[in-house]
Amino acid sequence: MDSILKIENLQKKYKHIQAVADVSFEVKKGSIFGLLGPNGSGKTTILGIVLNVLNRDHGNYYWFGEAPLKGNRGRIGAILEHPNFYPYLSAEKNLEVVVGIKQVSKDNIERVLRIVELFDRRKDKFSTFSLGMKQRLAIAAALISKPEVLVLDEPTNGLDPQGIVEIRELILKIASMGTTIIISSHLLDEIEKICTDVVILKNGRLLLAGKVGEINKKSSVIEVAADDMGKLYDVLENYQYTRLIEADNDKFLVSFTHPISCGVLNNFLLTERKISLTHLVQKRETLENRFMELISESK
Ligand SMILES: Nc1ncnc2c1ncn2[C@@H]1O[C@H](COP(=O)(O)OP(=O)(O)OP(=O)(O)O)[C@@H](O)[C@H]1O
Repeated sequence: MDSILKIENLQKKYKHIQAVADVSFEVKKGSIFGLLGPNGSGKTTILGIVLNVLNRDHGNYYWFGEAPLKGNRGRIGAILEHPNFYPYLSAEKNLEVVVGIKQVSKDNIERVLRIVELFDRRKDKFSTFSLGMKQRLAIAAALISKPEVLVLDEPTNGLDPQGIVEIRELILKIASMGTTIIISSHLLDEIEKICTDVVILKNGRLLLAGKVGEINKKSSVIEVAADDMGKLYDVLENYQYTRLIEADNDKFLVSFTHPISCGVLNNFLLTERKISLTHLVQKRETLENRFMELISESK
C-alpha cells in the first residue's frame, strides 16, 4: 500500500521538555489515522513538524515517499489551529480569498461547500456561523486544492455533541471519497469510532501502534469471582499471564498478556489451585481498556 507519511525517530525538545521522543510510524494511503494521547503528549508538535511550521531536532519524515518538497505541500490539506476567516465576509467570499492564496480555480468553491454541507449558507457571514459550521468551513478551505491527505488537529475541540457528530460524519464522508485522514485527539471515543489505525502517545513517547480492530482483539479480559476473593487475588497475581487485576464491585477484571480462554483459566484455578469460581465471564477488551492501562502504566 502507498505510503502517505512516514516518520522516523522524530525528536523535539522545548528547552528541557522532551515534547517528542524518538517517534516513528507510517500512515498508509486510504487510512483514517489517529494520534491519540492526553493533553501535552506531543500530538500538535508532531503535526507542526510534518507540516513544516516547527523545526525538529532529530529524525526524518517523508510525504508520499519523498523528503518534504515545496511541490508536495499542495497534496496536503491541514487545519492546525483555529482558522482565520474574515468575520464580516460570507463563507463564499472567504473561500475566494483561500482560492487566491492557494492559486486554484474558483470552481472548487462550490465543490467544497457542498461536501461540508454549507452550500445553502454560502451567502451568510462567517460571524453568524456556529462553531461547528466554522470548523466545517475550515475543512472546506483545507479541501480546496483537492489534497490527497487531510490533517486535522483536535477537530472537535469545543464543539457540542451535535457538532461532534457532524464533524465525525464529515470526516468519514471525506475518507470515503478517497482522501487519507490524519487526526489527533485526546478523546479515545472519537478515535475508536472513526479511525482505522491508531498510535497512542504519552509524554512524547509512542506507547502503542496498530489497527484499531486488532488492538481491540489483541488481548483478553476475564471477569471472575470466588467465595474466597483474597485467595483468588493471590493466585491471579502470581499467574504468569496476568497483566492487570482491577477490582470491580465483588468481582475482579483480569487482563492477560495474551488471549486466554475461560476454559483454560477455569481449569488452572480449579485443578491446580483448588479455587472454584462463582463467576466467570469473558470480556471483549476495548481500545479504552488498553488506552487507560497504557496511560497509567507509563506514569
Ligand atoms: N512553544 C512551546 N514552548 C515550550 N513548551 C511547549 C511548547 N509547545 C508545546 N510545549 C510542550 O511540549 C509538550 C507537548 O505539547 P503538544 O502541544 O505537542 O501536545 P499535545 O498532545 O498536542 O497536547 P494538547 O492537546 O494540549 O495541545 C507539552 O509538555 C507542552 O507543554
